[in-house]
Amino acid sequence: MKGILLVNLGSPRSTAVKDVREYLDEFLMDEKVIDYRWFFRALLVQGIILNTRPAKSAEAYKTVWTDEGSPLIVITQKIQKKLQKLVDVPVEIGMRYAQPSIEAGIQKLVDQGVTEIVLFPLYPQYAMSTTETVIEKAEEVRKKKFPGIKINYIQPFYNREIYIDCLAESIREKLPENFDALQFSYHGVPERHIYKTDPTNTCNLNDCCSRENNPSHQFCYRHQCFDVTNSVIKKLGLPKEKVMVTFQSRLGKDKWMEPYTDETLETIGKKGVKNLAIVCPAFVSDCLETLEEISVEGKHQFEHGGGENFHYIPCLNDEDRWIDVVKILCEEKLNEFYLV
Ligand SMILES: C=CC1=C(C)c2cc3[nH]c(cc4nc(cc5[nH]c(cc1n2)c(C)c5CCC(=O)O)C(CCC(=O)O)=C4C)c(C)c3C=C
Ligand SMILES: [Fe+2]
Ligand SMILES: [Fe+2]
Repeated sequence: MKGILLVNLGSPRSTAVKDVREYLDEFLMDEKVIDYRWFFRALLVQGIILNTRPAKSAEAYKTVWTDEGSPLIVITQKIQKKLQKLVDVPVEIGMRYAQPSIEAGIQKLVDQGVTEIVLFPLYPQYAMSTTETVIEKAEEVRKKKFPGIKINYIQPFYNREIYIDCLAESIREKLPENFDALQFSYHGVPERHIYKTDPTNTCNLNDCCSRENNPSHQFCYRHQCFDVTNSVIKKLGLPKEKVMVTFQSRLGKDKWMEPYTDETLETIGKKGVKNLAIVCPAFVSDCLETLEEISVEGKHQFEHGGGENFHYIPCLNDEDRWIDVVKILCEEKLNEFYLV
């Protein structure tokens, strides 16, 4: 029997500082996220970051937390429920960090008799700190706990036409009538991650990422963010001059991909962008990084820098047109089980 596991990043159990610390410890001690050798990672994460960040992050989580829990988990559950109505195989969810874990999700499927799983990492673009760590974790769990089951992984879908159509339509519906610029703010990654995961050594984080063809594109997060942006603005018929791409949520002292979202928001008002629309297509579901960092903090930064009207465009969340895309991508992979 077949089944589907939808995997998202995960959130703390609650907004209590100790739960946020436990979550950040698991998240940031992942060597695909902070990719230093264990000793230096532990020094940075457990010796420095975990002293102050949990309290600060807990306050931020409190501002977005709902009666049902973390927005990211609640929305992933909504996607699960809607998808379950459309497909005739069991659908469960699992989070890369904290609960419900990937292991718990697989166990639920196995308890229903599933032996072949389609696992869907809910990230449009490939990154070492997202898609790759999900697959690595799921494989570790499968080998240790469920050696008899097969897992088929859905690959990053940033360039799939059904996804681009869906995202473009969703943005089109939510765009305000008047806007001076549309900003695409993607979650950042340290530049080092891009070099590290480029097996072709052909990306130098320059024009190569915008070229139509470069061997590194399959593993280049930067290219994939540009590609989504270009495809969407083409569908929307927007001129490039009205569009910006920036990268948000950096952590630590490393050089992350530029330009930075916060610095851009602080300065564009003075450059004449008074009415701004902003969208975050690295996330399929709204979460702390969109609801707090962009909608609240980002709005302050924009207004502080002379901007006037800030319009946040929500993620795809549980929109029906997005659930249809999830269904199609899952069914393609479910069908591959018949081919082997
Ligand atoms: C969408 C893709 C994501 C990438 C790429 C990514 C890389 C990445 N993130 C951190 C550090 C943090 N991220 C945090 C929150 C967070 N990150 C993503 C997604 C990506 N991260 C999401 C969906 C969320 C929100 C989780 C939620 O519960 O809503 C946080 C925790 C919050 C905070 O303290 O600010 C950290 C820390 C690194 C270091 C990294 C790549 C190296
Ligand atoms: Fe690149
Ligand atoms: Fe993150």
